Amino acid sequence: MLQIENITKSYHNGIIGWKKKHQVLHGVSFACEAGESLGIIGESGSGKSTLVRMILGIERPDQGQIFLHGKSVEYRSTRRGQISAVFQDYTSSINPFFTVERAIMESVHLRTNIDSNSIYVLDSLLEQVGLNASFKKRYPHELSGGEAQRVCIARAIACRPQYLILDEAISSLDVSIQVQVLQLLKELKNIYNMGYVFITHDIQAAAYICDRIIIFRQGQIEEIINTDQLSQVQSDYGRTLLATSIVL
Ligand SMILES: Nc1ncnc2c1ncn2[C@@H]1O[C@H](COP(=O)(O)OP(=O)(O)OP(=O)(O)O)[C@@H](O)[C@H]1O
Repeated sequence: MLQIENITKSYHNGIIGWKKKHQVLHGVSFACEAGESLGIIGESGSGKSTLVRMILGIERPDQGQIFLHGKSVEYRSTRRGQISAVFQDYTSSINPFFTVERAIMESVHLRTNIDSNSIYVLDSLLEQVGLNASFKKRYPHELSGGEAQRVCIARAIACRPQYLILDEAISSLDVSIQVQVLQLLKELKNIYNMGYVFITHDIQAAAYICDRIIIFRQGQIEEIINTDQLSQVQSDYGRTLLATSIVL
């Protein structure tokens, strides 16, 4: 289980002597069960990506703790190969000097229980994300946006993580490609039974892929709702999102 316990985070912005404290996260707590798909939906600047950075151990919270199976994610050994991420900006997510093969195999090597020499591992990963073996030798600039994001997904799942953090992972894609990638994520989840933390502005995408949805506002959880009860959402922001999506 991934447990987020009472996380607070502030940044100090401005020039030396005039630094102003900006509290971004205000005591955030929730849990994502193994194999669960949990959406976090909130307006821009509400602190979603900040929360992601804490889960990935890129930044430390000021207060609170994050645990994976009872061990703090502060330690690299807790996170290594267990928590992977896919970000919005697929163009900068892959090293431009790496071929697709090298980018994916780097992640495969994070887990020693996978036969890392096997070409089969790479080919089957590419196949699972809808790319054929000819993509192995390509560089990132030789990929379309949708193909690059598929490579990012292949790389993220290559180490067989227990949790996949998807931070606006479909937002930069063309709408038709968004649908394909969402379908792919759903299929992969069924194959590997990974837990997903799916960060988005898109309530329809969250409803498609998530079991529960957190409505996040100004660094706090407003509401946590089961997706099958989404029509009964109580928070103003949740109701606005829902109303907009129905109009669309
Ligand atoms: N390293 C940083 N230093 C200072 N302020 C920061 C830093 N990172 C984020 N912030 C501020 O924290 C707030 C939350 O940012 P964050 O990126 O977490 O929001 P978000 O909900 O992910 O937004 P979006 O949906 O637009 O990506 C913003 O006001 C942002 O300016």
